[in-house]
Amino acid sequence: MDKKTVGIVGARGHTGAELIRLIARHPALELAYVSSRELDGQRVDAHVPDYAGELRYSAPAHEDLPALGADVVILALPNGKAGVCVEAFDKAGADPLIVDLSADHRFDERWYYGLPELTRGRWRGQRRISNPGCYATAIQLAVAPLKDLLAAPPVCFGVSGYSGAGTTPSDKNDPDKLRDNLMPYALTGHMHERETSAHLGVPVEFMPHVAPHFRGLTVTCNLYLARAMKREDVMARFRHAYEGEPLVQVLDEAPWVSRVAGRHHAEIGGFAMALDGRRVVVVATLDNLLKGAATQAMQNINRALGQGELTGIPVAPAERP
Ligand SMILES: NC(=O)C1=CN([C@@H]2O[C@H](COP(=O)(O)OP(=O)(O)OC[C@H]3O[C@@H](n4cnc5c(N)ncnc54)[C@H](OP(=O)(O)O)[C@@H]3O)[C@@H](O)[C@H]2O)C=CC1
Ligand SMILES: CC(=O)N[C@@H](CCC(=O)OP(=O)(O)O)C(=O)O
Repeated sequence: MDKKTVGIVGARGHTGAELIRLIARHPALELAYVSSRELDGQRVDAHVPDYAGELRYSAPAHEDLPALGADVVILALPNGKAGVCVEAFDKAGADPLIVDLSADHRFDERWYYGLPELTRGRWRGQRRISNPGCYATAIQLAVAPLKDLLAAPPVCFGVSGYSGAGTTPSDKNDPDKLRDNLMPYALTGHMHERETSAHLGVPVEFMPHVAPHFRGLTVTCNLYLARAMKREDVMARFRHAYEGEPLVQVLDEAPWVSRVAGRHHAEIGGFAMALDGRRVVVVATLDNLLKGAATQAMQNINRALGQGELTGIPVAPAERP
């Protein structure tokens, strides 16, 4: 079988490197090009040892991307930079499968918003796929099974490793400023608050923080319920919602970031009930670079190419009940 070719635009970044690793082990995909202005001309295997091959980074201008002819184009650029690339394909009359990891198309109804465990039923063959934000993935997975029972907006406290802030230098990825620290930011109006609210269809409140570890995030979601619930009934909803979903594990205890970092699935647990049964705290963790970005993109690509959704994704068996 001929492999489909993939171009990654923005391949120097943290998510780009994870995508290179995933594609290197994928049985039906191969890299056509990986772009980076900073690494232009350098061998990919010098930066991503899991990749074995001759490919070098290149730095095509956005208007030259269509001529490179990849079947699948992954945009792993900072927010605000995807639009010109998409325009270049439109202008050239090229229609590759495009997956945008940035936030630029998450509110564009012409694009499919790909959080497979919650939205795969809405995929109508779109060849433009918007990949959800990392925190937005965790929050939606934590809230969706109780959405119809909410008495108030969920209040979600988030902590992410600093790889979530990308490679452009800022306080949020400065190891000196993060040392022994927990840094709050965007405490109202974070883009993932809007994204989560729009896609869940209920208002969500979100307060993010960044911590000194590199990868993995956790969101602790406080949910007020319209009627008293028993813990076992809350858990039954989650188990039912994610039954048969290898990339979402429902646990009894609250999950830890250290156990999910470097792995491809999300974990949801805790389910701490208030005494009156009308408030529950749900904790969701995932690796922001994997289920929060690259792994989710691979699920979306596999599905759009007619492959099994988990092809090329090493799914670890559940470790704890
Ligand atoms: N990090 C995360 O946890 C997550 C990130 N995302 C989203 O995925 C996208 C990529 O994130 P991440 O990998 O962390 O980002 P990085 O900052 O690590 O990488 C950005 C990439 O884009 C290139 N780039 C930077 N500035 C520009 C520019 N002005 N024009 C063209 N290319 C540029 C860089 O390469 P070079 O400068 O060499 O050209 C690099 O390859 C972002 O939109 C981010 O919001 C989504 C979910 C999770
Ligand atoms: C720690 C940190 O800074 N995290 C990023 C979220 C990363 C992500 O998912 O990014 P996009 O939604 O931009 O794609 C942030 O809060 O903006």
